[in-house]
Amino acid sequence: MSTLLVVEDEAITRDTLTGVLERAGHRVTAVDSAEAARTADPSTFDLVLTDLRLPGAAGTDLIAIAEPTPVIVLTSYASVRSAVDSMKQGAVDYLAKPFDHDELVLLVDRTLRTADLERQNAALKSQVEAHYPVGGMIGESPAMQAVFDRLQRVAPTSATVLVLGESGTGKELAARAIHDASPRKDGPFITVNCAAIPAGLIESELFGHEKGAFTGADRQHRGLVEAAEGGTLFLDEIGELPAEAQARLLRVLQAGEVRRVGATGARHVDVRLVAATHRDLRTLVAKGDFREDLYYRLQVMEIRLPPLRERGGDVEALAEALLERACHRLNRPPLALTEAARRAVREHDWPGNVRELENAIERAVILADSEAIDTAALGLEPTPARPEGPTDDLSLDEYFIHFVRSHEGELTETELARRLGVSRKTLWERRQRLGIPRRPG
Ligand SMILES: Nc1ncnc2c1ncn2[C@@H]1O[C@H](COP(=O)(O)OP(=O)(O)OP(=O)(O)O)[C@@H](O)[C@H]1O
Repeated sequence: MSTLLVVEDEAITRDTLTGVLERAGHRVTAVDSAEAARTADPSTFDLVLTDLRLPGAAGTDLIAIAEPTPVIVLTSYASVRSAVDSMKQGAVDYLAKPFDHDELVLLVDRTLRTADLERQNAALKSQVEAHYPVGGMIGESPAMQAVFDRLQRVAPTSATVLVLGESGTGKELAARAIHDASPRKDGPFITVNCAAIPAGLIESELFGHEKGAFTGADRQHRGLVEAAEGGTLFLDEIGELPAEAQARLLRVLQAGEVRRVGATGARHVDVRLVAATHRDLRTLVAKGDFREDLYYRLQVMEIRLPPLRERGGDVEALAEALLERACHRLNRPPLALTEAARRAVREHDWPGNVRELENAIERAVILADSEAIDTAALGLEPTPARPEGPTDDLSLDEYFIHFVRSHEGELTETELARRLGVSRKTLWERRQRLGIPRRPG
């Protein structure tokens, strides 16, 4: 039963409203003035119905006092103007007098239902936010809490951010979280994977070109930097950026200017840069493959995402959340992990980090034929031995090449990607970058 406050100075209308609404199953408190309504505290009711013209006050004055309770305004003048004015001031709806009784009951029911849905949505949203504190990222471990703290501090500024971490640790998710929590959140978020664009095309893709800048450039083209105007540009795998593109990017960061390929002048741009890499940029600088001045511009604010194996209990919480998400996405009834599967999740090394976990869970959901997911369904292979010694980018690349070469004969690309804990797209990109393209057939 809903509680309604009726505010109406004409006794006949007040009694009619009370009678109709009580017969429809509501509990009604009826008063004859704005002052009496204030005393009754409109915000404690489920809905307020008020006459627009009350002695000495306008019914719309009650809207702010009633917040968050919705207010329907009754007007004797079926003029569009007074109805529109009431709605502008925050009334959820209006009803012209004389009103049809059925219409009144329907309008009240509909408004109550909408208000109820809004309350439920707000409650769900706050639950989701409690579960995913920073832009959908899960992590209670001290290492991840430190990451969230940094993300939250840096997001509202316009600082360039360098996100570091192994493949699949959530670098792109972190970049999105920065954008979403920044004043640029309504602007574009443009993602560019520098490893995926052939070296010969990347300059014009990123910075655009003028007509006739090179053979085949028959019209001018706006680059992705300009497309990110007013928003955030996320450059993934920035370590792969060729030297000429590095020089152009430096200019964007230093002067807020972009020079299209083949152009003589520069254009002003307002873009925030978030860059990411799994490589050690300092090593690249030392080898002369990455500009030192660009490196110093980028590393002002570094955020390092820890590998999953260093996040303690997060792995189980992530497994559960990813399981819930996968069931929802794949339209499966809720599934749970057996105790043994939980242990396996805790004990696995997760060289492909969150993405490997996500793949394992998704595969298990697809294959599941009961309500529980056991260890076998997760298909966890013993983690291939990690290369000895410092795991700089070179040894990781060598390891990657070795693993692909020794397993590509017997595994499909999907299976290979899963074992490496990367997406099929990443496998393809790395194959191109490392010069080990997939063999025909
Ligand atoms: N803390 C987290 N909470 C929830 N989901 C996560 C978290 N971290 C990563 N993920 C999920 O894991 C997957 C991989 O994340 P993401 O693509 O951001 O990683 P990455 O470090 O950019 O990977 P790569 O270097 O291979 O491009 C995504 O589906 C992402 O939503």
